Amino acid sequence: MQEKGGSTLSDDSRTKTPHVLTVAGSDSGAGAGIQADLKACAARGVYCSTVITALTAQNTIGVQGASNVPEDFVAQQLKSVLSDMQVDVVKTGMLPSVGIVKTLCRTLREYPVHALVVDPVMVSTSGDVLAGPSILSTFREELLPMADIITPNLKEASALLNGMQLETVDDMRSAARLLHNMGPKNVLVKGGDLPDSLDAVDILYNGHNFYELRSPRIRTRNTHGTGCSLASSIAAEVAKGYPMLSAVKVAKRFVETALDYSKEIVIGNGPQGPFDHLLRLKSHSQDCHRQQPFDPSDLFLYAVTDSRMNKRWGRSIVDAVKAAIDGGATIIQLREKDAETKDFLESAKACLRICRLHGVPLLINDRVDVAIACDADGVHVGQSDMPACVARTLLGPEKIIGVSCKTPEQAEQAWVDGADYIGCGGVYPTNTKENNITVGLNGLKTVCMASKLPVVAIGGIGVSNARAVMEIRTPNLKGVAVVSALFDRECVQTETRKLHEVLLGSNIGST
Ligand SMILES: Cc1ncc(COP(=O)(O)OP(=O)(O)O)c(N)n1
Ligand SMILES: Cc1nc(C(=O)O)sc1CCOP(=O)(O)O
Ligand SMILES: [Mg+2]
Repeated sequence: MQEKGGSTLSDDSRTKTPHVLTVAGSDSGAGAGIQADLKACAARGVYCSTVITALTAQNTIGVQGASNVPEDFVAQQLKSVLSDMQVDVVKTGMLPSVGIVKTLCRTLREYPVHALVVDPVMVSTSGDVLAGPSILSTFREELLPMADIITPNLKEASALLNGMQLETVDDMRSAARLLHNMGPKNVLVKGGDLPDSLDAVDILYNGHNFYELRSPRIRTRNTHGTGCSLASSIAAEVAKGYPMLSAVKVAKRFVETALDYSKEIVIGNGPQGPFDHLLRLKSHSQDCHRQQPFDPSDLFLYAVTDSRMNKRWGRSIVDAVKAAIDGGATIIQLREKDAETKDFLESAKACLRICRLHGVPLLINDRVDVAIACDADGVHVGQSDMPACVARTLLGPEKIIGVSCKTPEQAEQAWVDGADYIGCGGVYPTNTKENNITVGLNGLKTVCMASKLPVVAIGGIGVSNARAVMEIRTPNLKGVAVVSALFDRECVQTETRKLHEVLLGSNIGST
């Protein structure tokens, strides 16, 4: 029992966090080793502690230096973590000396864990030796028999098998069987280096069955740390409780997705760059595609598209958006209630390209899934749509979220939920949205005064009344959102321009 803040907590009231301990070397370039393990585990949603066996001075060109951590200090790190932190799975990487391998095996006998994943790291992707041949016999005799899975690549499998030639998938099967005889419960022989193969083929053997795991080969220079990341991801899935075959499949799929996603990122000048475990670097590295932070003045002239109106006037969504931007729209919302999801996604991607070129944010009405799929700048949700707090969790901290509010209470909730702005209406009656309650200028003013968030007014607004709306003069009111007055017209660009002039004339807000 533990005392905390005056109340008593029993141990079983705490939820167990899946925990992987990685015992590996540090890579100063952070593509492989301990750093890759930490990122892979974070991406797979498990906690990762670290015991460092060696420091390497390393980059995308190669390994410039290495310094082993003294055995007794490796032992001390192992004891610190294993005696306290409820580790589920130990994953090993670079084990640079016989003494360190023996220290690890001894400590694991003292502090048993649920599973041991051994990545028998011997040679880095750049070809530098990370663990010499003197270690092989200790691997075979002490470490492999304790392992739940070992994950050698072709070179490592060959080294463990006294230089056996491995050139075909059949050779990989034979190697897996021979390695299994050394004691690990499962063997994953990775065929990434197999010549003449369009697919990447790995062989998993559990002593009973062979599984041939094939996937299209991803052409990229950014493969540094793939082995470490795969082994850590397997460890992560096992720590969550998955059986080994599922763990390997999920881990492979994760690494392949990350490799594919990271094909174009450029880090370092060497032949082998790191990849991006968290699938975030790509969009952020491309300046022309970088999302600007939300600026409330973007709400000034808010154009909301309508699929029925576009159809009526024979316009594509893309043409409608282009015309609105040319006329001076400062933010766009795609409100395509009738569109098929597939078409909506395609149009959203095309609109996004245009919006990004002009620095105009693009939001998606209702469909958080579509916003995520096309990497839009955000969403607009109403009171009966996905709650803003859930949308925030799905979209992350940077995306823009707007919420429709008719009352101060709803405005307060939008703020609590992490929204960026609120849309308040209907200011005037509208035919665009059925059964919409009109709050009038007074309702709008009440919400604006109460809101902690910037407000855009919506509902029945056009050239003839936009000035009256802006003249309620509350600091929070940043602009007007308009559907039919722009899109149920022959020339979207002209109507947008006229509205822009009226808004500028009202002398409130600015573009
Ligand atoms: C800027 C802005 N404000 C309000 C709305 C209305 O959203 P919602 O209440 O979810 O209704 P639908 O637009 O989904 O019919 C909006 N779309 N934009
Ligand atoms: C989409 C929408 N939401 C409203 C709200 O009150 O929250 S009114 C509305 C329709 C706005 O269209 P128009 O500019 O054609 O009146
Ligand atoms: Mg909605």
